[in-house]
Amino acid sequence: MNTHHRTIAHVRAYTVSGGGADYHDQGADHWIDDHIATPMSGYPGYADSRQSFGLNVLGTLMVEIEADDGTVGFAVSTGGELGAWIVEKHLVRFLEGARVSDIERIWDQMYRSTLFYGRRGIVLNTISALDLALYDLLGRLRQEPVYALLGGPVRDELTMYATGARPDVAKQLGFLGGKMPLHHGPADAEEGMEKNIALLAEMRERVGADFWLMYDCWMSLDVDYATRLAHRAHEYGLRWLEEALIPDDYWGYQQLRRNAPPGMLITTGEHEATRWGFRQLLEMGAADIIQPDVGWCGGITELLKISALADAHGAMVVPHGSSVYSYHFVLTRTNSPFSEFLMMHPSAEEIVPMFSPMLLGEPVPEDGRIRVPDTPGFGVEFNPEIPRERPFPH
Ligand SMILES: C[C@H](O)[C@H](O)CC(=O)C(=O)O
Ligand SMILES: [Mg+2]
Repeated sequence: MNTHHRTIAHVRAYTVSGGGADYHDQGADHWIDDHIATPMSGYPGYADSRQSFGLNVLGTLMVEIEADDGTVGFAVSTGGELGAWIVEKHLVRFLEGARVSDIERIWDQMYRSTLFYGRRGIVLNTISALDLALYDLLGRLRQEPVYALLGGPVRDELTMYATGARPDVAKQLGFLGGKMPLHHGPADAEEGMEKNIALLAEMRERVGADFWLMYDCWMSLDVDYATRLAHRAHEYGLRWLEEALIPDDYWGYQQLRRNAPPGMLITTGEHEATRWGFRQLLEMGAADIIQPDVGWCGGITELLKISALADAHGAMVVPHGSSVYSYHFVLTRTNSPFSEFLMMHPSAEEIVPMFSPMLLGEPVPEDGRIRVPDTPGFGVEFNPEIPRERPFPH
């Protein structure tokens, strides 16, 4: 039978805990939870660890979509039990019985039917996971990698920058640049500002003049602090200042971009969703690079629209993390010239696949570059040794 006529027989949603798509659910000594500046840093008791205010409460959502010939596509995102509930109690009705290739209609029905409680956050994470699983399934049915379904590659390999505590190690590993978490925000006053600058100065000293250095502020600053940080950091060649403000403050981002020193890029968007959220950022001229997470912004179906909008506004799209789900997309877009690799090694000194140990077959950078294999779908398998639960079977 032509794959065009294959229908969806079953949808199943599972929870998986410990790392994986909820990459903040890591042990105590991991760099990713080491006194990082956040929007909660001003509250005593919540400044030292993001887990202290519940960043890891959701856990991983894994969805499987099975076609009527038994072929199974799957994907993971952040969403855990709440996401599984949304899939099995609500969204499954738009998938089971539908044609696998009716991806646009399925997306639109999932989005419109959840508007009364959705629009972004966990509902969009869940829609994203289902959309990614559909692309994975379609690729497996057609025996093509997802990048081929998206129009084919515009480059042979991906050039990667690394996010982690050790940009100096990232340089030795061949990455294009290193993005560090910011450790101090307004709550740590001028002393914190000096520490932020001192760390940047130390890393500049270690990596030399040409290597890109960036700061990820994870929504922790205000316009005044971010502007002062940008100007102080300019002296040390900071390439971009990321997610300085809370995602709802479009006006603040617009102001910050105007305030930024020449040549320093303002980036944001990992906590933004849908074409409408990104339209707001783009029309307001609020960012040089937008950073949608394909597992959170609405999946590949929505990222295609977000990317086209960004292209028309002259903005680059450098998706946030998400491993293979981003790689297949980035490979096909001229306005996504490089990609992020999140260093999941506890001290960011070695390369560990981003969704390890949950996914098998994840490509990793070699000398700072990734060749995306042409295995069907997203080219990864769920590790059968990782326990998972199906909390709401329908
Ligand atoms: C390092 C950041 O605080 C965050 O954990 C990851 C992120 O925002 C990014 O990779 O970008
Ligand atoms: Mg970030």
